[in-house]
Amino acid sequence: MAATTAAYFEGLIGAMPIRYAEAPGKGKALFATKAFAPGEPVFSEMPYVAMQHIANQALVQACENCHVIVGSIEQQLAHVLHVEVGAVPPLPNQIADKAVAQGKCACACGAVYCSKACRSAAWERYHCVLCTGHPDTPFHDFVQHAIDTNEIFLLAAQVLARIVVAYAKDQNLAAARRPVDMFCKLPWWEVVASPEDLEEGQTMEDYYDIFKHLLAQTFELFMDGLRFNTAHLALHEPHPDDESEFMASLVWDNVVADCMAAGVLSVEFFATVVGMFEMNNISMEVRHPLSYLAELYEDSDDAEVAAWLADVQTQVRAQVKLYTDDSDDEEGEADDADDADDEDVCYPDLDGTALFSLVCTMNHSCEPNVAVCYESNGLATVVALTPIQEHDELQIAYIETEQDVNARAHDLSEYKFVCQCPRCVRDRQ
Ligand SMILES: C[S@@+](CC[C@H](N)C(=O)[O-])C[C@H]1O[C@@H](n2cnc3c(N)ncnc32)[C@H](O)[C@@H]1O
Repeated sequence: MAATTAAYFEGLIGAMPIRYAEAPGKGKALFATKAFAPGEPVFSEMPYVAMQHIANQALVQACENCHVIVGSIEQQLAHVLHVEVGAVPPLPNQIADKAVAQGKCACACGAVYCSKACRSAAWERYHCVLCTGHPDTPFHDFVQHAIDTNEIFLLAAQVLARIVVAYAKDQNLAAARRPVDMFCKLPWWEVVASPEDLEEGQTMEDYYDIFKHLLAQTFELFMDGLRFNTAHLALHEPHPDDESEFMASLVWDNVVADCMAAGVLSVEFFATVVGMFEMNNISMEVRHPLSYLAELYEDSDDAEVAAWLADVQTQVRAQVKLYTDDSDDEEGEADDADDADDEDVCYPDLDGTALFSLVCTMNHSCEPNVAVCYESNGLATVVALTPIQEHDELQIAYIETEQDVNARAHDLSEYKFVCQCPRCVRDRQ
């Protein structure tokens, strides 16, 4: 197993200036193979799976495959303001060429992409079995159920779909599930449930049962959708790209049965995939093009541009407030303290969650030497925060580090380890 893991990481790392090894007491880890100065990029990676948070979709329209924010500035503005494109404040001619514009196309189900290439890439990795384009597919019920209960189920579905499609293509299930096996450890309930959440008289087993019941329901809906969609795929429909060779290369016969027999399509596996996200996923943020544009013209002397920006900013800020008020309310008193900051929050970033094979292999330190930055195409770049020497372990911060040692330990408890970084050791003395 250790040799398979090392070979898997070697394959992923290729020529990047990092190496994989076990770190004592921490499990898998990444190390630098050369020195880096602060600010220097160390490596970059696209996510294994990623999704934009459902609530954020009302404000930002992004490519489902690469997470670039799609459309022209006017289309992006129309999306955030919830109006027709013709109703947005017309972009002054003098800044039109500086406004980043991406293409936009859609699948029959309504999923949006920046290009036909991205639409095909998503279709060929997982979307072909998850698509809700067919009006009768039970996946409609699965999606609604996930939205109503836990949107992470949508990401877990993406993982299972990726494994099923990869197996349908290559008939190699061990290779298809390996990226996930590298992370899967505990079922969802063992990751999220903690004794302090128990009600009086409730046992841990009773509490686990609540999660188990929800997950069994979720998995049943997922399987209904999967059986329906793969049956329709076997008949070669529906399909967004007629010219794609992809369908012809798929062998669907027995794929679902094989995956069930191997335990990949099982409620237990689904539970460890959801547990995996709780412990390993990382938030994904992509800056809005309107925000870049506003920064570019911040100190402009052009009165027309200044008036356009002021108008747009007022309207966008009102929408952002409207769509984020519900979640703010839940935070109660913290709300007031955040109000001053709200004044600066204007253009909504793309906000999502992702799993990266390399980025998510890095361990935590409360004195991290690297941080993750997102480019406008969803690519994550790991950047040095401090001077890094050859052989140093690359460590990110999983939590907000501007808190005292007890608060940090509390936030880290969900990752099931006690931090022994030099700062925690110092602070505990
Ligand atoms: C995102 S994974 C990182 C990869 C992990 N080492 C592995 O083997 O899969 C997070 C897990 O790594 C371990 N971990 C991360 N940082 C650690 C640290 N500073 N000390 C001990 N264990 C750590 C914990 O088990 C944690 O739940």
